Amino acid sequence: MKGILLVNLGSPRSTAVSDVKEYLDEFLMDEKVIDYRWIFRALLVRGIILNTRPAKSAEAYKTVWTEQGSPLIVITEKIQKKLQKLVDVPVEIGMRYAQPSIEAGIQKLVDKGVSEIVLFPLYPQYAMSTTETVIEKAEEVRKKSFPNVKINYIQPFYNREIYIDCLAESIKEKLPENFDALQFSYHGVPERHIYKTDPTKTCNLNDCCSRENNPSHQFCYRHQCFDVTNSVIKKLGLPKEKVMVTFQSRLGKDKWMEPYTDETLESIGKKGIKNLAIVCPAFVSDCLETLEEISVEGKEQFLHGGGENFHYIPCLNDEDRWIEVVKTLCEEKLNEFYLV
Ligand SMILES: C=CC1=C(C)c2cc3[nH]c(cc4nc(cc5[nH]c(cc1n2)c(C)c5CCC(=O)O)C(CCC(=O)O)=C4C)c(C)c3C=C
Ligand SMILES: [Fe+2]
Ligand SMILES: [Fe+2]
Repeated sequence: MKGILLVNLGSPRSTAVSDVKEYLDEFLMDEKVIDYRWIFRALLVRGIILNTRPAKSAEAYKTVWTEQGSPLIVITEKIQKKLQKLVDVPVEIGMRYAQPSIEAGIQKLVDKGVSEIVLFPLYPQYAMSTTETVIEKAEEVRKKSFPNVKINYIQPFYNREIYIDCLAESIKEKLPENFDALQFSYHGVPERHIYKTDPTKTCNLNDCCSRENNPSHQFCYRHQCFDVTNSVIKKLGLPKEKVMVTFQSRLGKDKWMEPYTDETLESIGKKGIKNLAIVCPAFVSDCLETLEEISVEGKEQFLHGGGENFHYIPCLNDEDRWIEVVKTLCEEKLNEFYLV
């Protein structure tokens, strides 16, 4: 029997500082996220970051937390429930970090008699710190606890027309009547990650990301962010001059992909952009990084820098048209089991 596992990043169990600390420890000690040798990673994470960040992050989580828990998990559960109504195989969720874990999700499917799983990492673009670590973790769990289970992984879907149509339609509906610019703010990654996962070693984080058919694109997060932006604005008929791409949520002293969202928000008001619409297409579900970092902090930065109207465009969340896309992508992979 077949089943579907939807995988998202995960959130702390609660907003207690100790729970946030436990979550950040698991997250940041992942060598696909902070890719230093173990000893240096431990010195940085356990010796420095975990001394101060958990208290700060816990305060931020408190501002977005709902009665049902973390927005990211609540929304992923909503996606699961809606998808379950549309497909005739069991659907479960698993988080890369904290609970409910990928292992618990697979166990639930196995308990229902599933032996062939389509695992869907809910990230449109490939990154070592997202898609790759999900697949690595799921394979580790499968080998250790479920050696007889087969898993088929859904690949990043940034360039799938059904996804682009869905995202463009969603943005179109939510765009305000008057806006001077539409900003696409993607979660950033350290530049080093892009070089590291480029099998062709040709991407120099420059024009190569916009070149057609460059073989490095398959593993280039930067290219994939630009590609989503270009495809969406083409569908919306927006001129390039009205669009910006920036990268948010940087951590630590490494050089992350530029331009940075916060610096851009602080400066564009003075350059004449008074009415801003902003969207975050690296996330399919709203979460701390959109609801707090962009909608609250980002708005303050924009207004502080001379902006006047800030309009945040929510993620796809559990919109019906997005659930249809999830269904189509899952069904394609479910059908592949018949081919092997
Ligand atoms: C959407 C893709 C994501 C990429 C790429 C990514 C890379 C990445 N993130 C960190 C550090 C942090 N991210 C945090 C939160 C967070 N990150 C993503 C997604 C991506 N991260 C999401 C969906 C969330 C929100 C989780 C939630 O519970 O809502 C955090 C924790 C919050 C905080 O303390 O600010 C950290 C830390 C790194 C280092 C990284 C790539 C190297
Ligand atoms: Fe992150
Ligand atoms: Fe690139």
